[in-house]
Amino acid sequence: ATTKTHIGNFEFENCFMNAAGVYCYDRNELEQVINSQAGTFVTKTATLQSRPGNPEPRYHDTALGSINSMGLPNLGFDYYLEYLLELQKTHPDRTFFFSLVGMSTEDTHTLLKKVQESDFNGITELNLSCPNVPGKPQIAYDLETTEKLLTDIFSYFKKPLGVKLPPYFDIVHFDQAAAVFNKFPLTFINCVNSIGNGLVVEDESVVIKPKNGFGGIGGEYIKPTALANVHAFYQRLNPSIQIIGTGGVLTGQDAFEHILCGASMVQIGTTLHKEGPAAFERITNELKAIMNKKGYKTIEDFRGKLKYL
Ligand SMILES: O=C(O)c1[nH]c(=O)[nH]c(=O)c1I
Repeated sequence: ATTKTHIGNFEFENCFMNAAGVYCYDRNELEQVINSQAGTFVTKTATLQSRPGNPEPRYHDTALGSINSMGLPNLGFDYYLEYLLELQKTHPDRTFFFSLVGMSTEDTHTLLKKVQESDFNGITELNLSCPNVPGKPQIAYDLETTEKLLTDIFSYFKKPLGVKLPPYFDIVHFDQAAAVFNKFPLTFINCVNSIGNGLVVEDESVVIKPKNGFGGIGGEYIKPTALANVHAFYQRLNPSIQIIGTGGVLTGQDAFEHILCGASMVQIGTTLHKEGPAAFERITNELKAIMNKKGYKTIEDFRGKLKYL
């Protein structure tokens, strides 16, 4: 069995990659993902200026997952663009993802115009779902603002673009969100970002400092929500818009389920944070074993073929 895949016009030897925010802060971390079994990587979400992020502790692992309120710490757009352009020379056969978002609508347009005018030839992931910048709502929970933003973006942005979405929890919201996304030539949507503003308590205390302990939840806690979002949009979107599945992937079986629900690429966050880049080889081998046992040669043999009762 092969776990290769494609997103847009790009082929990837493996359908696994990191989730933005994990193992992607700087060249050192990104190089470790490049040198792992991952098919590609996505950068930490970049903003126009570098940001220190929220006070620590701002990330905490639990037995079942993780909670974070990083606050968008990143080295700034230029740092990641420079590295991505360097990789286009040293790894011309590979395609990478650039995650970004502005701290304002104006900044978002400034960033995307810089990408459009640059020599970057990979895929851009616009983060519409950061839950941890105090005072800033998750953009994709405001569908009117999201539609206006995408309308303006596609008037000038002609390179491959996808959006990182928060989880939705209401069937009507799936309907309304899909109706918006279907209006645009999106290469993909990525479901899901962390479940925003959860609260983990240990003994008598919160476990992270920012926002009195409130933070995005990842890991085993969120797989049912992640699979539901992947499948809800798979059922509703134009087939030209592919789906990246993120959330709750610990094993090859979890990845199999994301693909069964419709995902064409699977991102790994909390598990990668806990286990390191070796997780890609383990999970890839586990998925291949499942595919071999079931007689599936490629992921297209079962992608989206979730059975109903
Ligand atoms: O706090 C963060 O930096 C963060 N944390 C998340 O869990 N998702 C996001 O999109 C972001 I931008």
